[in-house]
Amino acid sequence: MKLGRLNHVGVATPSIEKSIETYRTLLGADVIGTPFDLPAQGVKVCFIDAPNTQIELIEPYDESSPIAGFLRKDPAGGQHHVCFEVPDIDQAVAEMTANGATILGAPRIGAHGTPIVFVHPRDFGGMLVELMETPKEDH
Ligand SMILES: CC[C@@H](C(=O)O)C(=O)SCCNC(=O)CCNC(=O)[C@H](O)C(C)(C)COP(=O)(O)OP(=O)(O)OC[C@H]1O[C@@H](n2cnc3c(N)ncnc32)[C@H](O)[C@@H]1OP(=O)(O)O
Ligand SMILES: [Co+2]
Repeated sequence: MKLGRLNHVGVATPSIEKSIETYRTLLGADVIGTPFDLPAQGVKVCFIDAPNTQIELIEPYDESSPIAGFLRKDPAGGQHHVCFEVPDIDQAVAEMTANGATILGAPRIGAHGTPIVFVHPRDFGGMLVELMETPKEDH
């Protein structure tokens, strides 16, 4: 497996609108598009642009969302995951599983339209890692 770019840092928030305002006011950040729902992932999403990566603001879509569980422990939200690109998600899952990692579920389509999968935080010293297949146009 070959580790790719840091695609985004996921940040859990109880209010995407308030977080956008914070990133705009304090950092002069640009928002990419407008917030959108991804019910299959249990989240509402919006991306903040940075020169070398993106911040993925994620708000619970409903109470069964993994972000709802995260906010129950930390109501103000905070850094939730980091997302690295990989060239081939199935190969990454096979190799990481063979090397003892715990992959959380099967690959599904993420916010960038390519397959994603999550690796349990215990495999990375308490950091939840998302792997995302690099979009074909970026290869
Ligand atoms: C926008 C779509 C998509 C994209 O395209 O980018 C996304 O990013 S969606 C993002 C939201 N989706 C997910 O997070 C899916 C993967 N997450 C999970 O499967 C679960 O949240 C989890 C990581 C397995 C935890 O769920 P669960 O076991 O039910 O929660 P607990 O509260 O019991 O936690 C167990 C254990 O793990 C620690 N934990 C939980 N969340 C995180 C986290 N984000 N970062 C680091 N550690 C985390 C938690 O503290 C517990 O630790 P211990 O107490 O030490 O056991
Ligand atoms: Co993500």
